[in-house]
Amino acid sequence: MKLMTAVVKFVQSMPRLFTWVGILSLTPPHPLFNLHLTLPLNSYIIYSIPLFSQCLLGTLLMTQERRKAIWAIYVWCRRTDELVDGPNASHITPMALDRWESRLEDLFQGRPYDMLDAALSDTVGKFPVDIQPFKDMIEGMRLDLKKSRYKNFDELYLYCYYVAGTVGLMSVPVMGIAPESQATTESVYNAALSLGIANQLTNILRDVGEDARRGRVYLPQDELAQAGLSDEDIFAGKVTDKWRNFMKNQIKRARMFFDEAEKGVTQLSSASRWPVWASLLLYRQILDEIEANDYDSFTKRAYVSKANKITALPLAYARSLIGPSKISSKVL
Ligand SMILES: CC(C)=CCC/C(C)=C/CC/C(C)=C/CC/C(C)=C/[C@@H]1[C@@H](COP(=O)(O)OP(=O)(O)O)[C@]1(C)CC/C=C(\C)CC/C=C(\C)CCC=C(C)C
Ligand SMILES: Nc1ncnc2c1ncn2[C@@H]1O[C@H](COP(=O)(O)OP(=O)(O)OP(=O)(O)O)[C@@H](O)[C@H]1O
Ligand SMILES: [Mn+2]
Repeated sequence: MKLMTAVVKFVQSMPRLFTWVGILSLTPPHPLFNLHLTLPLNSYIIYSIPLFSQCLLGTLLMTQERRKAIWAIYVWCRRTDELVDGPNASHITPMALDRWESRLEDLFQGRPYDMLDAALSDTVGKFPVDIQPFKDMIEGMRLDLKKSRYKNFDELYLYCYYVAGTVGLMSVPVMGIAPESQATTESVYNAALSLGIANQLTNILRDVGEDARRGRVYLPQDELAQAGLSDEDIFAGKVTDKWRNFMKNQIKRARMFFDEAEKGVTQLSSASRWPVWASLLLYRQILDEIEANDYDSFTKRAYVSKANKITALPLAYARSLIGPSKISSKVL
């Protein structure tokens, strides 16, 4: 049995090995590790889909209890996203999402449908997480099924809230606010929301070409028009001066959301700050990479090099040493 466990553990760590080389030996165990032997293969795949690196990193250093909880939330989010983005996406109907939502309600009441739901049931029993952001994420998936254009930034903001801002709101109750923090709870949630929005805006700016090939334009239509651009320009995928100017403004706005998020990280409990800083610094660098690619998000996927990722870690660590007591409470 011990050998079996060791083998499974090794296999589990494989995909992470690919992404995180040296750091990988530090990656957390699976939230369901004890149950894992009985998981069906497809659940394993969901866990190991080229993993959202920040989440891996994101759970380093946290207490075991918190790590499991963040992983459970991550897995639920990933599965929700896979419904509309994954291989079965073309079969997903609003009814399937309704069913997914009723499963969510059941698991919140302690009636999980499968092992992965059980991990989240366990989490909601241990941490004061609210069901609303989870429901809102499903709402975001409904929106994704029926909508492929966004009139203005208000509409895009709402979409970003549904699919990513919600993740921030789900995570704060697990990460915890530092006991010495004088910031209002509201301001910390606000920062968490901003980090989700900033990440999603960055994701959209990075994937313009990929999304266009799926017939989707997430960029605000009115702002495109103001810049003298239209959907046709997006589909044509040419980097012109108009496009560069448009992107400069979009990047500027995404950075403002990252700045807003920064104010909240300091207020988190000390063990949670490092992973969140790392995730923030890494994702924000994608914006720098878009610039370095001369704004070509049509044919290039901006990514942060391994070297930059690794240097971000000590930087994040240094920042995480600053807690609420060292900054004036007037800042917030
Ligand atoms: C430490 C840490 C980062 C914890 C969060 C872990 C967690 C629960 C992640 C779930 C992410 C997830 C799978 C969301 C589903 C929807 C989705 C895919 C959103 C996009 C992520 C990027 O993924 P990817 O590049 O794979 O996108 P494609 O689908 O391939 O296009 C998002 C851009 C959004 C992710 C949002 C966050 C990670 C928000 C993080 C905010 C916090 C942890 C709050 C921190 C607290 C303060 C006070 C700042
Ligand atoms: N080198 C990198 N630099 C910056 N961000 C990265 C890098 N590698 C991964 N990421 C971020 O982590 C996310 C996860 O990347 P990965 O390629 O492992 O899977 P994924 O994007 O979730 O896959 P899929 O697109 O199939 O859902 C990426 O989408 C990206 O946002
Ligand atoms: Mn993805």
